[in-house]
Amino acid sequence: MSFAVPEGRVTALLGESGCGKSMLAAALTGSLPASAQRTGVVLLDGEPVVDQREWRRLRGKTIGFLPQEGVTAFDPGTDVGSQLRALRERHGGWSVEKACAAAQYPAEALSLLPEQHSSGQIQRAALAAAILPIPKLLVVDEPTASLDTATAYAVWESLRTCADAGTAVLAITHDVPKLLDLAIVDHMLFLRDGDLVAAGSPGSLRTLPDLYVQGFFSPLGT
Ligand SMILES: Nc1ncnc2c1ncn2[C@@H]1O[C@H](COP(=O)(O)OP(=O)(O)OP(=O)(O)O)[C@@H](O)[C@H]1O
Repeated sequence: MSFAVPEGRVTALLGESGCGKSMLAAALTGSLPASAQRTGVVLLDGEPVVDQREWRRLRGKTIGFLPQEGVTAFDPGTDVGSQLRALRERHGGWSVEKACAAAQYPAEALSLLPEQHSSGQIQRAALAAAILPIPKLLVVDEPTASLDTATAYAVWESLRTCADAGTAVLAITHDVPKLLDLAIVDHMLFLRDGDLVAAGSPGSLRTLPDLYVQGFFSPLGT
């Protein structure tokens, strides 16, 4: 497949469970499993990313990544607050307080170890870590999966704010109704069995006569 994630835009990546969304996120952030066979190339600002050393340099400051399991973004032995402060010292960007507020992460949890968080809390902590350095590319894997409705809406608004400030946002999600409610998304990519089967604006895809794509717009068959 071939596609672009433009700066200043929110691109949503959708597809049925197991179709390869998280693998694609891993490919775009240089974090594929060691056993993966790789073909193709990722271009960042038109330049190919060549090796693991470069991926390590890019991750954090240039490429922010919210993994599907937020807890994997943290060192298990150190409280989240210390880890966010270390990120701020290393990369600059937003203050810890601003990143936490944007991610809807409660400041009173900062002193807790990663494992002492609920799944929704650690997901928001990992989002704070991903957006704090103000990356050029932000890849978020199901950022609202464990969140209540109001918090999920606020997180989508924050991702839109990141894009409006210039970040290229790629959001893996099943949360189509909220995206459409808020008009958050500029572009949508639909994946099926590892292939890109449809791409376009929400308006153009909403009326596409394709049962697979329509299933995401009307999950209850309405
Ligand atoms: N570490 C791994 N080694 C080998 N295969 C893997 C590994 N992780 C995932 N896969 C396989 O890659 C395929 C795509 O998985 P992926 O996690 O990208 O799906 P997904 O679209 O993100 O699904 P979901 O919506 O359920 O999170 C699946 O068939 C899965 O079994």
